[in-house]
Amino acid sequence: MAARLSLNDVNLHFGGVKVLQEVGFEVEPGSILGLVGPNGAGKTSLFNCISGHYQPSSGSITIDGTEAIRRSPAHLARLGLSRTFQHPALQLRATVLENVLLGGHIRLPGGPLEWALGLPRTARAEREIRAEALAMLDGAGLGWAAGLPADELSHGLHKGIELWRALLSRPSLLLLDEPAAGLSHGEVEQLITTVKQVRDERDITIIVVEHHMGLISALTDRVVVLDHGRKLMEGTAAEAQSDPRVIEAYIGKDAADDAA
Ligand SMILES: Nc1ncnc2c1ncn2[C@@H]1O[C@H](COP(=O)(O)OP(=O)(O)OP(=O)(O)O)[C@@H](O)[C@H]1O
Repeated sequence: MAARLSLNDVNLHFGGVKVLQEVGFEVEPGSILGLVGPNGAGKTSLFNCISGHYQPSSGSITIDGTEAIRRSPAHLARLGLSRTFQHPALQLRATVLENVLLGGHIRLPGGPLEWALGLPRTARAEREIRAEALAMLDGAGLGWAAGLPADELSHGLHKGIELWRALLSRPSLLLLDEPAAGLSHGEVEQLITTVKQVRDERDITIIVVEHHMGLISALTDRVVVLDHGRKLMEGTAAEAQSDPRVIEAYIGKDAADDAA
């Protein structure tokens, strides 16, 4: 079931540096939220707080009412959270299929001892997950690449492999960190189609950090704009793009005044 995410007064400090200040918003189950803002605004840091890679200094982040702060990324994955990274985090010497299969590990029944013993129910689950991964790759037109080492593929395909890996865990909450970075125009169009299809076919809530405003406009129901670690505004992508505070944050006050 798609997750509800709630953030309240999230603060993140590194020494004296206030990276996030009193950030709060809600993400409705089944919606796509865009997290945007200029470089250094705190978008990836906020993702890292939600996914358990950073521990906020204070505040609350709940997934379906369960407090996510001070839980490990592995624990949050079991709560249904999955993410991709700005720079794809792949095992480059492993095959494309092996990389995608890493996402399915969370679905294996039992624990390390059962996995090592290869009990029938573990073997059965592994077969099912493998078949699903291959079907995903085939469906994405990547079946031909399943047995190739990941480092033989392009950057665009690495982004795709990360997405399929994240989806193989069957998440209820998916965080996409700059999925369009470094992609060609055609690849961005394909990505938009894929994410729309994922949202239509799966019961999933998606948050996407992205500088590509075309992608944000095409995909998101709402956006939250961050600037200097604070929430600047929240609304639709069209409202954000015409908001004078957002224009000023992106191009500076003097330029915004000149443009007015
Ligand atoms: N581990 C850390 N230690 C100290 N400062 C950090 C750390 N992580 C992030 N920051 C600082 O937090 C601020 C926000 O960085 P962050 O990467 O979250 O911004 P962003 O909005 O994702 O930027 P971009 O769009 O360029 O990726 C930056 O000033 C960055 O230097």
